[in-house]
Amino acid sequence: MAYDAVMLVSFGGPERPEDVMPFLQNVTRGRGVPPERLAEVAEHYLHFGGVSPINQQCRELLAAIREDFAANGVDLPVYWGNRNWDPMLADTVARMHDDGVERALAFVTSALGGYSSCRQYQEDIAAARAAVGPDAPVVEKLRQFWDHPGFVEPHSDAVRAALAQLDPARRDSTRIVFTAHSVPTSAAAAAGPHGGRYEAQLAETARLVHAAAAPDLAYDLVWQSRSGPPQVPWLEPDVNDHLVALPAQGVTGVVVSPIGFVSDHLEVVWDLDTEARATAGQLGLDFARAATPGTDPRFVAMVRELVRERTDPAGATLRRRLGELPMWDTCPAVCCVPARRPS
Ligand SMILES: CC1=C(CCC(=O)O)c2cc3nc(cc4[nH]c(cc5[nH]c(cc1n2)c(C)c5CCC(=O)O)c(CCC(=O)O)c4C)C(CCC(=O)O)=C3C
Ligand SMILES: [Fe+2]
Repeated sequence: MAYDAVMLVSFGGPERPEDVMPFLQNVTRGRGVPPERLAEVAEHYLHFGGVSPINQQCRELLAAIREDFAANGVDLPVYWGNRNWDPMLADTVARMHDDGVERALAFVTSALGGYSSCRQYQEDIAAARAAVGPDAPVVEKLRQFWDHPGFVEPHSDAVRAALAQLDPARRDSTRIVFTAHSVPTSAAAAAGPHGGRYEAQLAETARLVHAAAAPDLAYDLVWQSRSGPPQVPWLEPDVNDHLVALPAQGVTGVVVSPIGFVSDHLEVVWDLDTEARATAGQLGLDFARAATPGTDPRFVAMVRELVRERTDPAGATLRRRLGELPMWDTCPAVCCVPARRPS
């Protein structure tokens, strides 16, 4: 199949205080998130001057992808569009149409399956195409990459580097705590063609990163950044509740590794570097937060590899992956949508 462009697709975030509320309204429209939660999250953004780090991280990733493509003979323009804030997907798809793009591949800044990580991106791409009209470019999402070495290796190195910040004399009582964004249990159950895929993929990433970084230590996979109304069940335990339980198990320190994310965006710098670090401090636990891939050259090269899988005639044989879970290029027409949307 011939493609004439690549599109970086991300979540988006505000970059000035007056954009915080309109951004949060975009994110939560029709999602039943209580106003108290929105006000609380607005404070997190305002704590950083109303600037989410995520757009700058996307600009840096975009520049790195373009450089990598140029250095490796991939002659495709790279566009950037967000689900929730400027540059919005619909504007980007309109620009691609004006530039004569007919068929593009989308790299989404989430490694995983599930509604919020995969399906919602596809729905928003479809809505952007519908807004542009019948001759909008076709946009196909690249595959999920939870077990790709270009994702796993930067996370593993980061866990090793974080461990090296802690006292080596207390290594044996250090716990590796992997985190990912919590989602409603209904969304987790519906993730992937046969369900449960969000948690299963994260369990696989955790296993692979742990085996490469610190196989001698114990590890856990827990959740962060819970949203939604309190009566709707979400994946638990929350990372802070989990930390509280660790001293009784003889744990003296933690390396927290956000394997559910690709960059150090607000939910990493607030929920982990601010909140979880404070929780650990109160408990007397040593704390180090492992970095995310960001613009690690291996992660950037992975984007090119995923594109080549789709553009090279021998594409399917080029797939690099470390895990064993089933994997596919194109999601079934409908998966990941909970039977009843959380409200
Ligand atoms: C699985 C998942 C990922 C990982 C996949 C991916 O990366 O896409 C993710 C990423 C992110 N989530 C982000 C921000 C927010 N998420 C919210 C709310 C929600 N997230 C959810 C899930 C996820 N979210 C869900 C089920 C909700 C409830 C509302 C709904 O059902 O949709 C809200 C509303 C306020 C609140 O937190 O309650 C905000 C502001 C940012 C940007 C941070 C920045 O600005 O740097 C990023 C990267
Ligand atoms: Fe979120």
